[in-house]
Amino acid sequence: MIGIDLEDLTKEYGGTRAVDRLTLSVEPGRVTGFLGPNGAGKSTTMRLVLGLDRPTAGTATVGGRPYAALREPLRTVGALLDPQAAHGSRTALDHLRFLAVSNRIPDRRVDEVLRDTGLATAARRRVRTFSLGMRQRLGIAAALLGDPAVLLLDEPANGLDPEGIVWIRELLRRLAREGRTVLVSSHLMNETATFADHLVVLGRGRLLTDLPMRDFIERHSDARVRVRSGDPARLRAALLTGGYAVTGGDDGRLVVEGAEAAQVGAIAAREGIAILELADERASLEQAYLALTAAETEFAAAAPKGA
Ligand SMILES: Nc1ncnc2c1ncn2[C@@H]1O[C@H](COP(=O)(O)OP(=O)(O)OP(=O)(O)O)[C@@H](O)[C@H]1O
Repeated sequence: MIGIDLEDLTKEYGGTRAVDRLTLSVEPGRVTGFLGPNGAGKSTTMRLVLGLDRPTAGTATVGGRPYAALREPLRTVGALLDPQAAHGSRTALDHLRFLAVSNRIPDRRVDEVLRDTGLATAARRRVRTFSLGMRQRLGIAAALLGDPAVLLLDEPANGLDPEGIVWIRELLRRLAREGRTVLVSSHLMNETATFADHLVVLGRGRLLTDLPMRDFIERHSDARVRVRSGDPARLRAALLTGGYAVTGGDDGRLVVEGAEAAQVGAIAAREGIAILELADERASLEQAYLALTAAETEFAAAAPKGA
């Protein structure tokens, strides 16, 4: 099993610190979502892992070695950085065959990845005729070509249609189940929550969060229930007795903090109180993520005057 390790990784461009003393392990067997606002340093980190840029300080290693020291890099690490990377005048098939031959990858892998990415019927079309979503699929096909243990995918869902988004979600989950290390950058917290087991958030090159997705969701989306009943005063009393914090009530509607709808429903049933409305409510994950990164956003729109 091969993971990615960053130690004090730092990259400066002129006076800008794109990546700032980043220490992090990306583990095999799970999908790690890599989030952060524009300019947070996600792409730079991926480029440093791939040896496309030199760190100013610190190290980035794959399975304990720098990328440049890997014997057969494409068989160890697959990457999607730029969906426009394929030459427009080539067909998808030629593009992948060229990559396979130059990396001593068996030709049968070309057919396999074309099939896996849903491009088999478009294989003989020139890449310049491809939509952005098809180019993404081709970039993913190229990343998968060497059957690598490690995958770095920079916004792979960009440009995909809803069916494509479901497909990529399932692909990422499968790759992790197979024991691979999967690092996927995105701007969207809600989307990332649908496929990532683990979450890393950067802000201005620094590590803001590194924890299991489940923990982030639990920490940031407090459960609460909205309930309307035939006897709000009695329901409120029963909920308070049950140890719940209850707010609202003037119009008969109550908000119960830290509860699930089933728990509130059970208390009402026990008391014989008629329930007119009952719904789980969760603070939006996207809001929690935006709050986390608000202070770290390089390109935030200025607040309008008087706001
Ligand atoms: N080649 C470069 N020369 C100068 N500055 C650079 C270069 N590459 C990146 N930067 C700067 O480094 C910072 C991090 O950029 P990076 O592209 O890594 O962020 P990102 O998180 O991938 O952003 P996005 O979400 O917009 O893709 C930014 O301030 C960017 O302007």
